[in-house]
Amino acid sequence: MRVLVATAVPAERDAVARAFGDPASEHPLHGTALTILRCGAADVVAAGVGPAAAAAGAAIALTVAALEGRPYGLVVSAGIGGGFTGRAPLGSVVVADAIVAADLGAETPEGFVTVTGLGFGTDRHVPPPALVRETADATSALTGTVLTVSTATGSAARTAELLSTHPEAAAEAMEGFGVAEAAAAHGVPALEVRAVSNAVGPRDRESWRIGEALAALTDAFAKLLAPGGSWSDTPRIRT
Ligand SMILES: O=C(O)c1cccc(C(=O)CC[C@H]2O[C@@H](n3cnc4c(=O)[nH]cnc43)[C@H](O)[C@@H]2O)c1
Repeated sequence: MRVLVATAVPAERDAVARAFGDPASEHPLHGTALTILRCGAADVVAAGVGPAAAAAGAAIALTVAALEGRPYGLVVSAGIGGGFTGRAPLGSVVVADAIVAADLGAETPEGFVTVTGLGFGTDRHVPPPALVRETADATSALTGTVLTVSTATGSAARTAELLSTHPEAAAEAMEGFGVAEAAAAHGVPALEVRAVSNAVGPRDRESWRIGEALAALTDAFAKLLAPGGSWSDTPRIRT
């Protein structure tokens, strides 16, 4: 079974691809702007920033693979992310035990109501718990809720607001929920793996540790997908 890894930007895609050592081959997805990197057991795509681009990119890759008779068995949203202070420090890796659309819903006089509360669809996807545990153990990662936001948090006030609505949040990023929606539409399990580059809070781009986070991402995928890695021993995922 093959694994699709969806990142936002090429630098994250290349960090995942580096885990495989061997040079990846590039495959344009016919008629679209997307290119898949085929690396060992995984295909890696940089689908764009934000949940809409992530959902569109993952859905295209899933559909093309299914029509070609080589469907994916797992989809992973991967990249760098913001960590909530005291929960996910810089350089740590977080494996989502819940992938939550933090700002999908409506403001009401009583406060924010999730899309689930409004009765339309869902605001969360829960990855298979055994796979989350196995993935976190193999990579020495933390587990916790990873929020998907359309606007990266940039103030203490918004951080507090998010934590009051989602007290279990460990990290935030901008694509996980979109990737998980595409995976759910195809009946394929989804995971989210984030390497923490910055603290969620007042925006201070100078303090972001992108290089360290990308290195942590490479290290995590080397432990998962390289020959002998944790996922290569998983019956659901064995290639
Ligand atoms: O400038 C660079 O060299 C560079 C290299 C790799 C990635 C980036 C990005 O800016 C990626 C954007 C991506 O990162 C996620 N992210 C990271 N921190 C946060 C955050 O605090 N809140 C929300 N999202 C975050 C997000 O998924 C973006 O798509 C730059």
